[in-house]
Amino acid sequence: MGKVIAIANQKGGVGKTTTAVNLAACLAHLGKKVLLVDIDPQGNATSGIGIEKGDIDECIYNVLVEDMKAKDVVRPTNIEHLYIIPATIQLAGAEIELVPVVSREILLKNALAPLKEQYDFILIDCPPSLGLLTLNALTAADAVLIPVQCEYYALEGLSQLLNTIRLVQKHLNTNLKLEGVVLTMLDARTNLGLQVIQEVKKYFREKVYETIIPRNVRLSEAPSHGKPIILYDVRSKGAEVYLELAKEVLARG
Ligand SMILES: Nc1ncnc2c1ncn2[C@@H]1O[C@H](COP(=O)(O)OP(=O)(O)OP(=O)(O)O)[C@@H](O)[C@H]1O
Ligand SMILES: [Mg+2]
Repeated sequence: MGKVIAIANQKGGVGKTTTAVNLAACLAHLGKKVLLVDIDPQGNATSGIGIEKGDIDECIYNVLVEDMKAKDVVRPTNIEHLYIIPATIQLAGAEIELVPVVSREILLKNALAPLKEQYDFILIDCPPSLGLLTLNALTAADAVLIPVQCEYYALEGLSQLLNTIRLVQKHLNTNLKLEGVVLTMLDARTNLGLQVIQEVKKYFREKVYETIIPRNVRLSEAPSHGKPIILYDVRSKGAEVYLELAKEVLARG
């Protein structure tokens, strides 16, 4: 039975998509069968994995809003063992269109249920909000992985996220666990980054991964080439750290 991990933080630009794409690719590289699910209308995970917008007929929108089977929307990627359910801007309408739908928080869970046993991991890249799409991800997930950017306001907004997680645990998904917290975009030249690491570790303790993702230009270039870092530049620091993170995720089981 595959493990479903939602990669979530309502704060924008903290490294959710970079982590989703590269962790998925690294887990696949390590021999796991992985499905990446893009539920962000921005579609950054979709384009980051090399799928052109014009190439997409059906996406996660058709699954959530039109009841299409998830397996019919799954596509292969340039990485062996890695598959994706893409998202397009059409998904932006879903938050509103689903308002009158009964059980609208469990649509993704139901859609992914038949796929769970076909994959070792299903990673969900969430949008930067705590709206219905993120709720669907948290309800579908076994665990949530939170990227936290190493910057001054790192912890700000996290209590809101943790509160939402608690509400989901209470009402929608009693099994939801905190998978881990990954610190991203560390600039090792500043003391600030190191202070933030201490602060986040004090709060989340052993939940914080040993692997810390530094700022790395190659990581920021890779999406414009439609490639995860291990395809774009396997010798970069970015590739090294995301492989380490994947091994830690595997070790945590
Ligand atoms: N470790 C890193 N080093 C350098 N650039 C990075 C790194 N991680 C992410 N970036 C860049 O920072 C920007 C934001 O990252 P990303 O898109 O992963 O964040 P996000 O949380 O998914 O954003 P959003 O909330 O908009 O979905 C992107 O341009 C990305 O390429
Ligand atoms: Mg994103």
